[in-house]
Amino acid sequence: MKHFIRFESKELGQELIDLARAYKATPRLDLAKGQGKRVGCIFLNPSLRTRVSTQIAAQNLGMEPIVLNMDKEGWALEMKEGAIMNKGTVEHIKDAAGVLGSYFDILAIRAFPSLTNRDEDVNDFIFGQFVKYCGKPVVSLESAIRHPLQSLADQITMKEYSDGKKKPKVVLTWGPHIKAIPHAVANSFSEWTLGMGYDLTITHPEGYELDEVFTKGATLEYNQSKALEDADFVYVKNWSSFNDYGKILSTDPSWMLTEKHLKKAKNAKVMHCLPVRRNLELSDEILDGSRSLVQKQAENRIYAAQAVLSSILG
Ligand SMILES: NCCC[C@H](NC(=O)CCC(=O)O)C(=O)O
Ligand SMILES: NC(=O)OP(=O)(O)O
Repeated sequence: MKHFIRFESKELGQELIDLARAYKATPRLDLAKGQGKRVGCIFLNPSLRTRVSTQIAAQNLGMEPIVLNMDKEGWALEMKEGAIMNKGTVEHIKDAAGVLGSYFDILAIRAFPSLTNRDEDVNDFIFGQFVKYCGKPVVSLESAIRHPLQSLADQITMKEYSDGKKKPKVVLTWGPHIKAIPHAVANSFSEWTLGMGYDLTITHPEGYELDEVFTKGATLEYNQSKALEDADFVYVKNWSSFNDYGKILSTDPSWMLTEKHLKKAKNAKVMHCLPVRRNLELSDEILDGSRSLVQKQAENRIYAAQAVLSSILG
């Protein structure tokens, strides 16, 4: 595996899930593998889980992780080709990414979308500039349109809680939020869940249709209570409108998942990538109850990252 940016195939997905589960059973199984290797974790946006779990994953492989909070500690980056840099930006991505590439064996990067320029976001422009100019294997720590490490951790979690059921029903439901939120987690969850062969139903208010690139093959059901019937896994996530790009079209509180919503899904487990805004996106009663898998998902972020770094090391 060269880069880890998107879902590639069911075979590779399964390999990564199996390897992650082996590392979960024996975290230091491959402690010698990364000796003498460095991974640079470059953040253009905030993070708790991704920042810490990726460092632990690297250390479990004997690698040295170095974190750079580029948004706070680095020079302001210019992304555009041919820019005359006479305003706020100090360093061009070409120069910064080239330097970082020379310092590290693997680069891991987080770059959220602007949610104002749909073309740039859809083409993952900022993330792509890093890949183009760093010359090293790149791991996505969440780009404008995908969050594959989260999705891999989610797949591991669903596998652990599938109870040997051949085809669990998986539902991705939109939840309310006060801010315009990226599509990356929802896109990737859909891409990976469909790619790994699950049945996926997506439910959201009208106007919140995701980019079809990620959802082809899913069932779209605008009626949330219908969508939730007999669900085995319910993934809760807010995202802003894709068609009316970056807009908040609804904050309807009736979409926030409570026990009442799951009356016809008595075995449903509930997932969220975190951070979660309690009692806005998802209720305390669900998050603190026995259905919640959110802490398990977060724990599995370590082993997802470890499997990915290990596969890139070869
Ligand atoms: N990395 C996981 C989620 C990151 C991001 N959440 C946020 O921006 C939350 C911000 C807030 O709640 O103010 C998202 O949903 O894509
Ligand atoms: N789920 C997730 O990526 O969390 P952080 O944004 O805290 O890294």
